[in-house]
Amino acid sequence: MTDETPAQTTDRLNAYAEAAIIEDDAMTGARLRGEELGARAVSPATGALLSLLARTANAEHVVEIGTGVGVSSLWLLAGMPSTGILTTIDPEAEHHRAARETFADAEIAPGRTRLINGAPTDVLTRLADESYDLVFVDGPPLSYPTFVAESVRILRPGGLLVVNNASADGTIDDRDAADPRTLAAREAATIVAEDDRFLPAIVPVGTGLLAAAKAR
Ligand SMILES: C[S@@+](CC[C@H](N)C(=O)[O-])C[C@H]1O[C@@H](n2cnc3c(N)ncnc32)[C@H](O)[C@@H]1O
Repeated sequence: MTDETPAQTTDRLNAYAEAAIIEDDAMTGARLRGEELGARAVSPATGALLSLLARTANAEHVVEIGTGVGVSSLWLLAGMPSTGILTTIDPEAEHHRAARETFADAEIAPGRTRLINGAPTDVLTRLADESYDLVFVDGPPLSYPTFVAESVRILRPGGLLVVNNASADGTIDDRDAADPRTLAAREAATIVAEDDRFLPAIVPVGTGLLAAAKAR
């Protein structure tokens, strides 16, 4: 171990952070459904961090963009107060059917989730300004600039923006990468970085989590 390079140490500790999280049967079952449907779920360590952030922010009103089959939803709900409501948006009806199964397996009370099946770009414009405590973005990176701009609008002062896969699968810092997904991920990060109301940080968990707190 003493011969490790810093990069090897980082990889080893990242693997430890993921392996240290034990998921319950409902999460494990949801992960399998996600793999079958091609909806990649957040990594276990990312999920645990989502719970921590939701609890720290005492997030009662949460929006999730990209439900998938509901793995990240379960992690968010675990950190929210029992009175909290998760509004989760996905354009794929099949994913929402699977997410309902996930929530039933986890015995989530029906009133705690509001599933909106539709294009997030349309749905988000109907959500009220400055009304949500936490917004979690986990859809296709190409749409991140729109999702982040809308999230900034609907977050209440003091609210928290969290963007999964902020590295666009690891290409964001590659100077030669200029494909549309990478450019979109950079644009989304710039929207947050250039907004004086936000205090951002990039957390190296999973494929990178961008977290930013809005000023009170
Ligand atoms: C990576 S998966 C979400 C995984 C989920 N957050 C989890 O951890 O369990 C991305 C989701 O975004 C949805 N999606 C696809 N196209 C979209 C679009 N244009 N806008 C928003 N979401 C989209 C997909 O249907 C898919 O369920």
